[in-house]
Amino acid sequence: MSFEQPSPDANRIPAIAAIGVSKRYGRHAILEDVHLTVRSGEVYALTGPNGAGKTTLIRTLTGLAFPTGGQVYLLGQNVHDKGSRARAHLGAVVEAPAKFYPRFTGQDNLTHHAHLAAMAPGAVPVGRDRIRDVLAQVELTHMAHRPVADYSLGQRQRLGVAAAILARPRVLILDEPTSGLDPLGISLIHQAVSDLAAAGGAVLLSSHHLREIAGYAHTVGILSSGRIVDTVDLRARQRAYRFRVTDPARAADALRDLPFVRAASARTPYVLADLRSDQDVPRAWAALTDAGHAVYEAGPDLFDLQEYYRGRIEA
Ligand SMILES: Nc1ncnc2c1ncn2[C@@H]1O[C@H](COP(=O)(O)OP(=O)(O)OP(=O)(O)O)[C@@H](O)[C@H]1O
Repeated sequence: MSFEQPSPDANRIPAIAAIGVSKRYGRHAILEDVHLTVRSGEVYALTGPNGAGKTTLIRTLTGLAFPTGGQVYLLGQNVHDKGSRARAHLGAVVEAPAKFYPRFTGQDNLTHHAHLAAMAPGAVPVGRDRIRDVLAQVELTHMAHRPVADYSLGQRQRLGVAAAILARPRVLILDEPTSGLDPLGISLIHQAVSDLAAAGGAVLLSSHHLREIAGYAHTVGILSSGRIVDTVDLRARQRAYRFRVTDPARAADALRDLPFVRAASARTPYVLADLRSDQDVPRAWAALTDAGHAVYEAGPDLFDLQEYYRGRIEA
């Protein structure tokens, strides 16, 4: 598969694509055959135990580290062969907290970032209004004219995210952007990330905060010992309904081909169905009854990412 060819439909090119990425330090394998894709408008959360390789993967995705094998493409450009073109639309915080000039104010640091961003090929200029807006978005307006040396660690972290989103990047990559932040800081970062994705940006971030991830990420990649052991489509999980029946496997067969059922599977004693909307629940129930199944219970299949993660990591 080549991402270098111009595509008739640019939106079909993944914003981030890792293809068979591996990384070794000496004889020690840190990443093994990692494949992942993040599309425009998607928030992809990378999680996994300490030492799983998340930071190494993020450094490789942003071009800061070179893979031993495989390739990484940002918007179709190989980040290790065509670094400046690939990173032209990238905003990132990889080393936390991001580096700033401590004696400059937060606003002056962002102005400096805006000048740097303006040098990228195809850059859209960042005006003063935008700087004011991002400072407000991370609730640092009151600190805008104070030197960064006066900022707390959490405030510096928020300024780092403000700098990363300043030029409205089409791709945003953040390594643990919420670690060490207070609850307000965490929700500000989540809102900023969600807004960028809603405007069509692609976001990949790493986090250990599973409960929060479950609230706003679309996809969760679980990295364990350098491998993506699972990719969870949270939207599909949260759309799932379950019906308690006596023969879940046969009930899944009865549902699978119906036009309003995206997917169906058995998890004894339930048949799970990914339905297009709530209104399809009675239709699915009727279809099961028509196929001879007695339905004893029906309702949303509440997905517990924390529980699921524990199962995948301990499996
Ligand atoms: N420069 C390096 N040289 C040798 N080994 C390294 C290097 N950088 C990272 N490692 C090793 O790679 C493994 C993965 O580290 P990494 O920091 O990517 O994990 P992580 O998933 O981000 O962990 P955490 O959740 O604790 O931040 C660890 O065993 C680490 O010791």
